[in-house]
Amino acid sequence: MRQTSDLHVVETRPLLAPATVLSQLPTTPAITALVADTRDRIRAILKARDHRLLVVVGPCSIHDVNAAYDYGQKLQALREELADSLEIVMRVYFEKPRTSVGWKGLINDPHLDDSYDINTGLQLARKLLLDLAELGMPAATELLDPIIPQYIADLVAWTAIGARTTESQTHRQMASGLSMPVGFKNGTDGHLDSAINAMLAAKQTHHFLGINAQGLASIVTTTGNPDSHLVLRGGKDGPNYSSDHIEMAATLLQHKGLPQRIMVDCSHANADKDHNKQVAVLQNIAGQLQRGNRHILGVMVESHLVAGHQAIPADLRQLTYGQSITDACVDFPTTVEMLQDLAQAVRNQALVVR
Ligand SMILES: O=C[C@H](O)[C@H](O)COP(=O)(O)O
Ligand SMILES: C=C(OP(=O)(O)O)C(=O)O
Repeated sequence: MRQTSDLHVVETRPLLAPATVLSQLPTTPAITALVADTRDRIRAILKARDHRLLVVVGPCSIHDVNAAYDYGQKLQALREELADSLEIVMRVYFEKPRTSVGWKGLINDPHLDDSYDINTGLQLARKLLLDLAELGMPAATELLDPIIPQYIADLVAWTAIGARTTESQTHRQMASGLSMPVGFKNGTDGHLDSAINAMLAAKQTHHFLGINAQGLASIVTTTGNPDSHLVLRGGKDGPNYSSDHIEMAATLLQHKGLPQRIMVDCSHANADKDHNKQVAVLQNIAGQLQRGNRHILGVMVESHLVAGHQAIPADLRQLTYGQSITDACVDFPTTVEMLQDLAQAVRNQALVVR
């Protein structure tokens, strides 16, 4: 008999059950309160009941949990300093969607050596989220593999569905069951329809396949997630953060009966993948806020301890500490200046719209 299945499967290895990882690395009442309260504050910003701006800022991806923790400590000080104007949440991205191929993030390959020790990746990710939360630093992430929320989502305050997966039914279904606000990026082609359709789909109840806390394949039924919004990240034809782009996006949202509240990603195609251009994008957004724009709910910035990015070296000892191994980032001193200026713009906006 000819073989017709598993022709391209080399091996399947057991995955730890979510309940096992959660019991190894339990949350605490203080951490749960931080996550729940931050989600509430983000919802208030989404609904424009809080005049402040949501800021999702941090490394493009986490590859070194020590450097991420160092970054988190610095960011926590800035979060406290600017809390009157900004709700700062750290980008803690463990999963990377690739344009073609490349390292797919800490959960997939935590040792950066093609050993794909995913069980350790899940534990490291959860441990970092707990450590950051203990500092008082809430986390934002992108969710890519629909099984992974079971392991970390209880510690996440805000989630992105990325440009490459916003059109995917699987990700819209997953978003419909997530407990936190979700930002849908526009597609890499720059079109907004996939993100707007995703918001409409994620609001609805869905029935789909997933795993339960014991790791058993399950049929999941969701209520729908009422807290989603659009994230403008530019596209193949260039940036989409200008006031005209934002006005156009707000009109499209209004036609679909969706809240006209939008986040601007200062990186990716809005910065032509040049980390330095994020500064100009943020200045432009600050200008729009000071002119009274009420559609902008938040911004995203890719930032790390050290500017730029590096390729993964064959000898991992050659890695530069605190520098991205995926997209290039602005360094921390630049981040401080950028966010202090932004906070001032939010204060000025409050005077204009009062
Ligand atoms: O933010 C990360 C990247 O832009 C995204 O994962 C795509 O990366 P790639 O084009 O280098 O694969
Ligand atoms: C992959 C990302 O962005 P996008 O989906 O916009 O490319 C990201 O923010 O890491």
